[in-house]
Amino acid sequence: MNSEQSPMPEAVTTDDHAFAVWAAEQAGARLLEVRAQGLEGRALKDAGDAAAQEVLAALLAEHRPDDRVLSEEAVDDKARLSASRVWIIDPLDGTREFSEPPREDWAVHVALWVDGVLVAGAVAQPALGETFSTLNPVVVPPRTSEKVRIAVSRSRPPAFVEKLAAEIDAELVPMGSAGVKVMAVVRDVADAYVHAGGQYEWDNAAPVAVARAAGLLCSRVDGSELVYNKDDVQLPDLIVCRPELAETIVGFVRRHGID
Ligand SMILES: Nc1ncnc2c1ncn2[C@@H]1O[C@H](COP(=O)(O)O)[C@@H](OP(=O)(O)O)[C@H]1O
Ligand SMILES: [Mg+2]
Repeated sequence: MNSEQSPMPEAVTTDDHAFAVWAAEQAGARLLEVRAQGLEGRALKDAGDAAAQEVLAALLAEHRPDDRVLSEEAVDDKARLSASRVWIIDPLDGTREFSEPPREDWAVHVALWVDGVLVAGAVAQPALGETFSTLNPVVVPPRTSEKVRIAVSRSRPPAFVEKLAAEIDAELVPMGSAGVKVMAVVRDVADAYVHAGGQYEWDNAAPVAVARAAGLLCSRVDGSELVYNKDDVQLPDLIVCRPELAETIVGFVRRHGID
């Protein structure tokens, strides 16, 4: 991390939205450096995961020492279960795509959960030089596609989403990283992101915070609430979509299930 290149904004000390953005961007800058080192495959994945975790852990320890942290890359400290403020972070989401330069579909996730609510979040897409956040909530552009576009996992697309797409004549848009797929809906690259079959709180906490601030609908695929900072951190399915599509998607799941 080069603090000269990226001086800390003053707001970072007092504003959780500003901290989330800055921390995600610092980890993103480190990830771009790691990606330039000439590593490949598993070595590049491991170096990326470790480097981004190191940056975020250090910044959280320095600037939010009283808060708890739930990270994909750290031992789960269950003290978070009785804490009021918990940062839910995924230092590198889309690790697979990170290890396949020049792919751009990988992200850094930083979210803050306070007493049951996701109150702040940032999703940095370092390869794009973009960070989406609750600091400056995005105004979702008007829909540019007549056909519904559903973002799905590039490597693990759920089978039921293909049936859903066939029923509503939608197009599937495969890409890596949960954060990137949620931001695709925020940016009008897709109209919905539908996932099932496995995921963890860190994969979607920050993306959901950002999407909600942008006015998008976020829920489990059966329409129930997404609940964070649980003992079991699996959160295997979700929908993020333009509000007008929610009933169609949830209705399909209620009629057909997700098998
Ligand atoms: N079936 C599954 N089980 C567990 N994790 C899954 C999963 N499908 C997706 N994920 C996780 O969700 C993130 C986005 O996946 P995808 O790109 O396939 O949509 C990835 O996070 P990480 O890259 O942080 O591991 C991936 O590990
Ligand atoms: Mg992840």
